[in-house]
Amino acid sequence: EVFTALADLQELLNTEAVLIHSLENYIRAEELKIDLLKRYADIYNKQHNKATEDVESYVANPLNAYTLVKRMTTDWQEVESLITTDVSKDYMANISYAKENMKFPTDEDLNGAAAAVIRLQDTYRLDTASLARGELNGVKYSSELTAADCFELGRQSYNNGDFYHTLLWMREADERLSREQNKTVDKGEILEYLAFSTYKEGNINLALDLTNKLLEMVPTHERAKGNKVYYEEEIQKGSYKKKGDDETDDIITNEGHDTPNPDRERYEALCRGELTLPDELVSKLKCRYVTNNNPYLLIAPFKVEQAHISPDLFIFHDVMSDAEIKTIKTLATPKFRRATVQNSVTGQLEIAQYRISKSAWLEEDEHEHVAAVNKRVEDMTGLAVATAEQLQVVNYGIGGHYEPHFDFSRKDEVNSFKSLGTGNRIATVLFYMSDVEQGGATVFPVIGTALWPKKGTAAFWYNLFPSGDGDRLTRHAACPVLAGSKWVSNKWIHERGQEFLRPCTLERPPDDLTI
Ligand SMILES: O=C(O)CCC(=O)C(=O)O
Ligand SMILES: [Fe+2]
Repeated sequence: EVFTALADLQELLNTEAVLIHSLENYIRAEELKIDLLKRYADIYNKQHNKATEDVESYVANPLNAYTLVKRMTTDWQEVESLITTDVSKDYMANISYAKENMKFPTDEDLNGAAAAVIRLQDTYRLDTASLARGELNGVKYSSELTAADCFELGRQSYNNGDFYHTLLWMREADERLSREQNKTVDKGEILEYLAFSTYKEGNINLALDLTNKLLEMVPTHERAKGNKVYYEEEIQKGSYKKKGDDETDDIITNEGHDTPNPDRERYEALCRGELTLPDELVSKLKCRYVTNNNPYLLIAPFKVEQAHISPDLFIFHDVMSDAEIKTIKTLATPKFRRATVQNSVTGQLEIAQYRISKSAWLEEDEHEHVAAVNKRVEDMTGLAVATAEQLQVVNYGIGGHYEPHFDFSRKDEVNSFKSLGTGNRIATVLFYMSDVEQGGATVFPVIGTALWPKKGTAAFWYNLFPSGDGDRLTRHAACPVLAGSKWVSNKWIHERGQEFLRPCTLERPPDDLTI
């Protein structure tokens, strides 16, 4: 699929260029054909009119007799053959070529892209009308959505059993349709979705009103007729309680589509930048130059900012150059695969809606820039990278995200690190390889911290206590990207090899901090 990474979506534009070009060629070919036929018709008309002025003397002329017969035999065959010439063949050949050899989106992509818009709408609390106007958080980006675009978002939500968003988008489609000069969708279809979703959301009276409206427009609508009878019977039975007249607004503002979940709310508030650390904690955070007793670093020490204390989160500035970023992106792009997650029960890697991005692993000896970055991780952290995983490069597409998770493997999990023989993921270094226009923060919901991507910086934290127990406060997530492209690289450092660099202790942290 292509919707999971922006790098792939860029390629779609190349495919679209081929489609547009082929379509234009096809139109030109059809136009040429019609022009030619018009010319024939013109000539026939002229000759024919001349003949009918004086039929007898016309056919009396042997040359006229000859041309009349010729017109209706060989000439006419040419007309027929022109009419039956299929100029769509070249066009179809181009399209098949594009479909086979170029990136082409599927229905699954459409579903994923629509789900991403809905996710962004929820996480960033975007209002439907503004979104349809092409505004993201007050910033106007793309051109507007048509009634048909909104209708499709509603239809996709409906297919996912999400009637709350079906209503939001069908209402928007209806609103837009009323203002459209060239109607892009059928009002009856909108009404049908609106009526049924309204019923599903529990407002049977309004569902009946909408169905009646639909029947006024299309009195023969079989499904609507059936539903009307059903709704009327249900209302008769009184199994649905009547609501007031302004129930329309009731449904829209009723956010009961999700049961309240405080963790989720904290995560989303952090993504929106609404939760920040208290001032007394921020005042304790320091910035410093770090040399880690490394003579090379005396000349160019790392600029390190502390983003949280206990667990300690550090931000290293300017630790990946533009040239390195370019190399790493170029090496990773052809290797991209949909990012997987490990099923904690089976241990299998699988794709999941909660992690949407594309990722690739880069080996140290693929390029000197990869080796340099690995070495830098060692200098930054003072830990050994010989037992670390390869560099993982990640690109997030529309609404791409990674929901709250731990980077380390928990005690109760079937874990794939066992086979590596290098122990658990003791620490994470997360390089930001792009700025992100809007959204895309890395957030730590338990400690209430958000890190905002800045090209060339890296975040570093320990996932494990010195005892080897996992630190539950390191739970973190990648918020959905609202606008822009997000690129990161992960370097996961393992326990083996750090025995003298970060000696383990027998002292255990309190139970409520571990997992
Ligand atoms: O992209 C981010 O901000 C975080 C990514 C992450 O947590 C991961 O890949 O494990
Ligand atoms: Fe992570």
